[in-house]
Amino acid sequence: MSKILVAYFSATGTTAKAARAVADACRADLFEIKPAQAYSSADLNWTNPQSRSSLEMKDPDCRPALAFKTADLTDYDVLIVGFPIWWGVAPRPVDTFLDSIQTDGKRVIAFCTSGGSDSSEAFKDLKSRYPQLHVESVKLLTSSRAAAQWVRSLDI
Ligand SMILES: Cc1cc2nc3c(=O)[nH]c(=O)nc-3n(C[C@H](O)[C@H](O)[C@H](O)COP(=O)(O)O)c2cc1C
Repeated sequence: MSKILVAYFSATGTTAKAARAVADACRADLFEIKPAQAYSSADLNWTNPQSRSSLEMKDPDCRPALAFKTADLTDYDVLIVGFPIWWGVAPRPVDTFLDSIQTDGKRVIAFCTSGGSDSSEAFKDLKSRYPQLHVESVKLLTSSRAAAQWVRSLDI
């Protein structure tokens, strides 16, 4: 059986819930991609062009510090990465995490939650900026039931 790690970032809890459903469905370990400085609701205000999230997303090189340096993937065969869609793509703390890992020989699959956007832009963006990860897909998850169904559809 594959050993699976579900690594997720969640600012307001939706992706965390999806990550737990995914991890339960495939008996995976969970790792939170936790920013060193948590996002306040002012930070998350996408209607303010000067909010922390707006400034970070405007800067493709921005890599917010994480509370934990990285995840040790040595023992895992599959990495599932989960994140909320921010401005169509993965939030910058996910980039910090992806920059820090070695995934040679491992399958990398992703999922996201969103306020309505689909996952196609996030998938394209991850594939072009992180070609070495060979991300197989980014699945938009809308419920815990959908999460469990999705996991069953993966050959892991
Ligand atoms: C800064 C910011 C930008 C967002 N941009 C988008 C977006 O482009 N498209 C979308 O559908 N939802 C967008 N959302 C909504 C989140 O993707 C959605 O609420 C998500 O489920 C939140 O997950 P979380 O609770 O795990 O943080 C955005 C939310 C924030 C805070």
